[in-house]
Amino acid sequence: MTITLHLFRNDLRLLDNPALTHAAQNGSHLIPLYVLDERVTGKTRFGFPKTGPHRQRFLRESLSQLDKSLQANGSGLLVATGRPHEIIASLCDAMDISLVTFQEEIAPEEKETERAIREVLSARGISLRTFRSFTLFHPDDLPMPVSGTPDVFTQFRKRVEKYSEIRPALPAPEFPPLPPLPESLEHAPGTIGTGKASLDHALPQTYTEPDPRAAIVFRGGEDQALARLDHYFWKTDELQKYKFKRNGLLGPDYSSKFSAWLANGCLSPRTIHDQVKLYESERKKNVSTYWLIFELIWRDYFHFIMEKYGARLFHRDGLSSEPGSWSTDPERFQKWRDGETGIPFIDANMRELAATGYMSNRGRQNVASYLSKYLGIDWRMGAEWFESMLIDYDVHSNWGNWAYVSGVGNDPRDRYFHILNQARKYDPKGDYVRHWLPELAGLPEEHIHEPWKTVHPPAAYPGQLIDFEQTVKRLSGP
Ligand SMILES: Cc1cc2nc3c(=O)[nH]c(=O)nc-3n(C[C@H](O)[C@H](O)[C@H](O)COP(=O)(O)OP(=O)(O)OC[C@H]3O[C@@H](n4cnc5c(N)ncnc54)[C@H](O)[C@@H]3O)c2cc1C
Repeated sequence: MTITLHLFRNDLRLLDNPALTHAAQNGSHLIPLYVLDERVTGKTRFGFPKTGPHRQRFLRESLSQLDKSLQANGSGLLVATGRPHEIIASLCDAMDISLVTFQEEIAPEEKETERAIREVLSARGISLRTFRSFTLFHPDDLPMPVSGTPDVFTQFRKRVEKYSEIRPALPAPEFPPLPPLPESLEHAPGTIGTGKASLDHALPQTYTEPDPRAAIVFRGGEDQALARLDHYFWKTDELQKYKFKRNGLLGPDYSSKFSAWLANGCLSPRTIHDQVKLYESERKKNVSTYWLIFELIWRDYFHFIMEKYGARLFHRDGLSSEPGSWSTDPERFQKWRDGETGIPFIDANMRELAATGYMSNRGRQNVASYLSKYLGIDWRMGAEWFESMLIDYDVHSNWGNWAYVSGVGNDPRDRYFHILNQARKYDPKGDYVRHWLPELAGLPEEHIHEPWKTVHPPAAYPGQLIDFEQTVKRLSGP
């Protein structure tokens, strides 16, 4: 009997999962393990729960679905809470495990987890195989070492588009069934067990159901991810319009909404890529089909930039060589967080985030610019609030984008967003604002983004936290 163990991390899927496939092919018995560690229970530096209610629900659904898929293949998910290396150590001491596999990740905390697992395994002479499967481009296929990733996105994109190939997605492992779980696993030391009751114990359902005003109800799990892809590509042909709708704010189909499934690995970017290619050959190839891949290259870019710079991306000055001056004013931060700044476009977006765990890309850029540039508040407070609230939180994309918009990341230009111009352009009639701020529903179109200009501003809505025009003057300089 050869027992192998696959540790699930942000790869909660069977399709295109090389680490799982390798473990399954090399053992007569397989332990698929998920460990809930501090990501779920801990607090961020500024004291927010690391995983807020929206992502908790999504994670729980993703794990339930993974467990079901594993069971359908003759296996099941072993669940534990604690530190992954400690759980793996006690499993290895209790059972004759010959090989451990997992998806390699690159952010500092994840690297630390890996280092501890390596130590545990090497002390016991147990083999480890890790695989890189989070990005579109495999790091070995980049035309430069990761440490040489250009600091300007366009340079990175042009080089990978010219010199690198995207590997095809792996099929789901050719079982069924998967190698069975070893007997007596229910009593495995340090673990809770398999099945729904174990998940209930590890992640009790304390969260609420999705808000009905949400653009889309994200449901965790690989099947849900593939159903979304089928909807967006094949059932509705929305993919053909992506480039022209992607800056939308309302409704399920202005953008792909793949982010949440990508973030926890229910869906792989290479599966999306394969499907785009198939769509292009069977239905239509246009600038929109290309643009979805373009955006996935952004995702890769922030991943490799984090690998290149590591913990620097979490520092106040980010990648900048000049020390910035930032405020941590708790009252102003609270107003931003609660959608009480008096700028409807900012407040609508912040209320959407709090209610649903999602915000459009356009919204994210604007609220980040408002916090860091207009209010001068430490951008990391905003990044941590997003970390807590986002259903699609991805450490690389979140911190990379926040640093970028705040002027301490990879943007060669130090820009700010003119929030009112953005609001007028992307929400010309104010429908989005009215959707999230019903107290402004009665305002006419010309005042919906500037309620302070009406003779009788709605009493239920706050006045401006800072004077908008004055701040724009300051930001645009002499
Ligand atoms: C301040 C800020 C914080 C962000 N935090 C996150 C985060 O934690 N997790 C996350 O997945 N995205 C983050 N983004 C990027 C982007 O806003 C979301 O990926 C996108 O809004 C998700 O919706 P979608 O899947 O419909 O995107 P689509 O427009 O359909 O894009 C398709 C995919 O491309 C990728 N993508 C698109 N834009 C970006 C981008 N700017 N950076 C990196 N990848 C991108 C995503 O994987 C996305 O799912 C952030 C952006 C900003 C400005």
